[in-house]
Amino acid sequence: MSPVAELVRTQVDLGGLMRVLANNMYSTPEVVVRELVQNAHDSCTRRRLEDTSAPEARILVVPDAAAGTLSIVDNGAGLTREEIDRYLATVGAGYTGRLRAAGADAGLIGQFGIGFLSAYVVSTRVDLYTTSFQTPQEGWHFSSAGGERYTVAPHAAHEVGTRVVLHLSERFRPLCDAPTLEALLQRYCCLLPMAIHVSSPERPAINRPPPPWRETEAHSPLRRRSLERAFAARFEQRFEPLCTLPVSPGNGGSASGLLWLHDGSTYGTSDNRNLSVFVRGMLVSRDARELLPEWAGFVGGVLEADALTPTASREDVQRDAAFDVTAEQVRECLIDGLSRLAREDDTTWRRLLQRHNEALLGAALCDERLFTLLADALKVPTTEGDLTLPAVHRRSGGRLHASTGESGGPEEVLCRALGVPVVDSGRYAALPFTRRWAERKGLPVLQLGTREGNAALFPRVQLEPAQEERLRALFAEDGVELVPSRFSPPALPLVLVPDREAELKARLEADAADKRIGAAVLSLARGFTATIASRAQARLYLNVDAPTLRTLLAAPEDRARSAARLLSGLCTLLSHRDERAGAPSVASALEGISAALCALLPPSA
Ligand SMILES: Nc1ncnc2c1ncn2[C@@H]1O[C@H](COP(=O)(O)OP(=O)(O)OP(=O)(O)O)[C@@H](O)[C@H]1O
Repeated sequence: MSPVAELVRTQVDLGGLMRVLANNMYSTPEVVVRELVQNAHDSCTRRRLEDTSAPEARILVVPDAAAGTLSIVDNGAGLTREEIDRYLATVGAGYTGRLRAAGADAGLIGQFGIGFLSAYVVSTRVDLYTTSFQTPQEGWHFSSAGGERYTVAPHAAHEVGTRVVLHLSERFRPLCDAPTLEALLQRYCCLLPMAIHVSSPERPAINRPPPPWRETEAHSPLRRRSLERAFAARFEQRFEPLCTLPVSPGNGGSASGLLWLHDGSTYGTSDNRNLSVFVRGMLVSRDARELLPEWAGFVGGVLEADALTPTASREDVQRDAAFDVTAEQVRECLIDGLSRLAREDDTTWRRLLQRHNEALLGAALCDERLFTLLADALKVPTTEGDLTLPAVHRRSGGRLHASTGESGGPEEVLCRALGVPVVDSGRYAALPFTRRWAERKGLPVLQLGTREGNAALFPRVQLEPAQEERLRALFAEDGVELVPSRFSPPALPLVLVPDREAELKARLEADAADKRIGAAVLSLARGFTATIASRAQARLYLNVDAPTLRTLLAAPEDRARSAARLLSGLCTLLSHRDERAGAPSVASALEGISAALCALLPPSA
């Protein structure tokens, strides 16, 4: 018979647990202000639910620099003697959580029963004076240093509600500096619907006016925009807001809020997304950037999203299904907002394109609607400067040209000579954006430097065999394939274009490459270059439309030979790039040119 397992109750080291919860739960002890204001808020909400004679809710935060205390006073439900033990002094339990579990919502915020512990992080002692609406003739004084033990003593009954007094430890004295405190409350509690006053109820509430999306007053569009801008400026630390775009419930999501576009230039890969998320009026995260699309590096915002679930520390939200729905909603609102901007506010739209052109190239590739919106408006970098694709198309004779990424090849020089813009493929998103645009228009994109690209740029023409033979006799050179062709401008008789793949093969086969590249990579690369069998190092495209070439073909043998040498030499000089393996050397080109000139000029008398 196997021995019976013993069932043992797990022990809790309360002191250790309290220390971990109090000291390691939050990334900054400043959140204590949020936690205690939230308790005051929930207590007022509870009273509104349970006490038919509840007065208007009031929350007052009083810093006392001389005494080194911070008090949070509410006229909420208060606590009975028994509730102090059951809820306030029991870690992990709270009346608020119970109310929410019983179905009461009404904007209650607390749920975990641990927030009060944050008070011990910043205080040497915490005093709480309370009178419950259930026992208005009783008053209780709870007191604890550190939270592990506490005392409760009767106290003179006062107005129903609670006053929490934090005796701040030396390090946290700045919390009782009124401006510091107001700034903290502004940050954490500015969306809380109940008015919060600092120092005196006579002073204006710190959380007024309400956020623009909760404005009930009808404003002119201009006034509304200026209210939204002012609100955005309070949250955006780094950039001026260029314009604002509202987030409204829809597309399955229930969040409300405001997005804004930064008025500072971005590169394609800059990620300056920032999004503050409020749940039930309390700031939960100042950087929930994942709720914004990845391409929105130039967007900031504030979101009020009660469907999101805060983590226990309330410094972030859970990545759950509601999170995905909210992200989708935000994306839709952003795209709708951008479309509206394009339609209704030309000046701002142009400014947006100017500021974030590169980032928008990437954005357009991520969303079809954005692509449609931006296709003709964004600029791509080309050899003729930054141009929109319709402008590139107009100047390119019905097709688009793109570089290989490394600039300066002879094909590119040819395009420059023709004034044809070549899209710089090496720049962020330029090539995929151009391809997508061309695909939509059913246009080809010729990528210079590839075999297909060059075949289209220099179409091969069939010549009489005799003519072809003549050209060969004049221009043939080892490793250079001759291609009779027809291209513009006619003033250009020939172009020497290296074969990039053959170049790669030569480079990999060079001894120097072996030393730089790892063995495994080299053998993989060799596997590929083995397929580039005995390809010519370069192609010499001969322009049969060029008058020079026609004259050359008709010239007497010896003169034609000299002229051809001269032309080949010049052509080599024009196309020469030092790193190119197998290309005729500059020295031999120069030699050829001088020999040809000598032969062409009449001998001196
Ligand atoms: N100002 C207050 N007035 C009345 N009751 C309070 C007050 N502060 C705290 N309590 C009681 O103490 C309980 C525990 O508070 P605590 O802040 O630890 O957690 P919570 O607010 O319930 O949940 P959470 O940890 O999610 O904030 C509350 O649920 C409430 O019953």
